Amino acid sequence: MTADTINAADIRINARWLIPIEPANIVLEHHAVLVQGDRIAAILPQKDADSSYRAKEVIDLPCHVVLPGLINTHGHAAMSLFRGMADDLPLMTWLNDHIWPAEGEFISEAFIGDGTQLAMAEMLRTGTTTFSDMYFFPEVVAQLAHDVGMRAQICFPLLDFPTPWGSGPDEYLSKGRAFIEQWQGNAFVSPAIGPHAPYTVSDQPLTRAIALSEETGAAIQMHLHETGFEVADALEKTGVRPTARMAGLGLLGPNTQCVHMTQIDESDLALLQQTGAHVIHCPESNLKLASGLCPVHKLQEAGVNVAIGTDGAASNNDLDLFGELSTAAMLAKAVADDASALSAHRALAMATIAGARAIGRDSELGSLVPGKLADLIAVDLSDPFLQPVYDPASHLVYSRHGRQVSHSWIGGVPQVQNGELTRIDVPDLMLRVQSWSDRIREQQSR
Ligand SMILES: CSC[C@H]1O[C@@H](n2cnc3c(O)ncnc32)[C@H](O)[C@@H]1O
Ligand SMILES: [Zn+2]
Repeated sequence: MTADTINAADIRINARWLIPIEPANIVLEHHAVLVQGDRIAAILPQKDADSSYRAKEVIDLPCHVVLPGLINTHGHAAMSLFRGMADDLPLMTWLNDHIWPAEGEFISEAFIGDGTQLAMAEMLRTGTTTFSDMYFFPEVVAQLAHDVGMRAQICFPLLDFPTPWGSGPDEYLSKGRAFIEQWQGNAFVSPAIGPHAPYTVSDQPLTRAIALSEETGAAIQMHLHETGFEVADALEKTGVRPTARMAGLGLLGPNTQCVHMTQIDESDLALLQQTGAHVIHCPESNLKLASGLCPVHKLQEAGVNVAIGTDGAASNNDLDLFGELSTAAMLAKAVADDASALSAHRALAMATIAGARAIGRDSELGSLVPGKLADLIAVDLSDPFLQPVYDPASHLVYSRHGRQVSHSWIGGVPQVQNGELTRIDVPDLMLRVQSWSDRIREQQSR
C-alpha cells in the first residue's frame, strides 16, 4: 500500500480502547477496526485510518472498549428454561432427582428451540459470539445458530440410556453421524460429539465415538472429573481414575475438551500434558453444586490450554461470561494462594483465544488480527460505576458488567446495537418462555 492509496471497507469502528488479545496483555488507544465482508481488514491508529481507508459505515465508540467476541466453551443452552428450578443441591442429587426427571417430561424440539433462543439472547446481550452446546435435538440448535448467525460448536449427546432424543448408543451415534455430515464445513456450526460423562457412557460407545471423531475430525467434549465422588466411585468400581480410563480408550487428544476437571492428581496432569487435551473451566457451576475447585494456575503453568464455560443456566444461574471471568480470576487466586495467579488480561484470553483453541478455531477466531473473522464486541465504560479507567481489562473482568455490552458483530453482521438485539424477537420469545415456565411450575407443584 502506498501512502496515497485509499482502501475500501464496509465498516470502520473507532474505539477509545481496543484489546486485541494477540499480542497478549496490550491495550491500544484511539484505534480503528476496519471490516471488509466477514473479516477484519486492518487495525490502525485512527489518524492513519483517516488517510488510508474509506468506509461505507463509521461507528464512533468514544467511551468503549472493543475486543474479540467471547467464546463460551461449555453449556446446555436450552436449560435456560430450568433456571432456578432446583437450587442448593449437589450434582448427583440435582441430576437424578430433579433435572433428569424434568428433561424426561419436557424435552422436545419446541422446548429446545425456545430454550436455546433464550440462551442465545442472553449470551449475545452479554458479549458471547460463539458458544458450545451439549444437549438434545442438536439439529434444532444448529438451525437456530445458523439462522441467527451466531457461531456454535454443537455436541450431539451420547449416553448409555434412552432420552427424548434417542433410544440408546446405536441411535445416538447414527443420528450423530448424520448430524456431523449435514453441518461439517458450515461457517457458523461446528458439529461435535458429546459423550456425557464417564459414569453414563460405557467403553463400547466411547470407542465408537472416538472412531467417529477420527474419521470425521469432529471434536469430542465430555464432563470429566467434575466431583470427588465421580473419581472415588470410579476407583471403587473400576480400579482406575476416569481420566486414565479415557486415556486408555484413546479419547484424550488435541481434539478433546475435558469439562470441569476439579480433581487433578499428578497422573491426571501428566495425561493432559502428554495428550494436548483441553480443559474447560466452569467455576460458577462448580461453586453452586459444590463440585470442587479446578486448579487453573497449575494447569496453565503446565502448558494445558484452559478455556471457560458457564455450564447450563440451571447450575449457574446465568450465561454472562464477564461474571464467569470475575469468578474464575478470584477463585484461581484463592486456589493458588497467589494474587497474580490469573490476571485480568489472562482471564480475557481464556474467554477468547483459549476458547477458540479448545474448539479448533483459533486460526479464525479469538483475537483481533487482520484476516480473522470479524466477531467483535464493544463494552461501554462511560457509567459512573466504571470510572475512572486506568486499565479497561480490569473493569471488564473485576467489575462484572456483561450488560454494558453495547455492540456486537459476528462476521461483520450487527447482532447487538446500542444494547438491543437485532436478530431475535425478544417480546415474542418472552411469551413462549412464560408459557414454558407456567407448565414447568404446574408440573413441579404436583
Ligand atoms: C448429554 S446431554 C447433557 C446432559 O448433561 C446434563 N448436565 C447439565 N449440567 C451438568 C453437569 O454440570 N454435569 C453433568 N451433567 C450435566 C444435562 O442435564 C443433560 O442431561
Ligand atoms: Zn455441563
